[in-house]
Amino acid sequence: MKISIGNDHAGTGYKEMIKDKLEGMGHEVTNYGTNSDDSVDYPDFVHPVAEDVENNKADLGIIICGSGNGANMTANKHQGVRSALCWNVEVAKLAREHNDANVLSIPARFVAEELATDMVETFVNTDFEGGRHQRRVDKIPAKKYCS
Ligand SMILES: O=C(CO)[C@H](O)[C@H](O)[C@H](O)COP(=O)(O)O
Repeated sequence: MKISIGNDHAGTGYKEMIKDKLEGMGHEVTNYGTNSDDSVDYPDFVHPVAEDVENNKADLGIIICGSGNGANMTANKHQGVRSALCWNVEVAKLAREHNDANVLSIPARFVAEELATDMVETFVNTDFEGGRHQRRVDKIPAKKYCS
C-alpha cells in the first residue's frame, strides 16, 4: 500500500517508529511530517497527507499530533477524506470496518508507543465491511444528508 504520514513536533518520535513499522510490513511510506522536535503548526504537515488521499496518491494516511484533534480536524476538511481519531485498537478497527476511514489520527501524548503501532497495524490490515455501513458512509458528505 501507499501510505502518507504527517506529524507536528508532538509526533516526531512516533512517526519514526510507525514509518519503520510500515516499511517493515512492505508498505511505501511518504513522510510529510516534521523530523524535528522544534515547535511547528500541525496543519502545515497534515494537509499534504490529506491531499494525497483526496487525489488517490495514497491509499491511506496516518497523522500524528499531541491530542490528535487538530490533525483530525485539518484532514477532514478535504473532500473524500474520512479521518478517524483513535485511542485504542478496537476503535481503529471499527473506523475501518464501519466508517471506511482512510486516515488514522493518533494522539501521541495520550497513547503509548506500542498501542500506537498496534493501532496502525490494525488500521492498515482491516477492510471496510460495506453493506449497511456503505449506505451511512455515502450520507456523510453534507450535500447528501437529506437523500
Ligand atoms: O494536539 C495538537 C492539536 O490538536 C497539536 O498537535 C499540538 O501538538 C499541540 O497543540 C501543541 O502544543 P504545544 O504546547 O505547542 O506543544
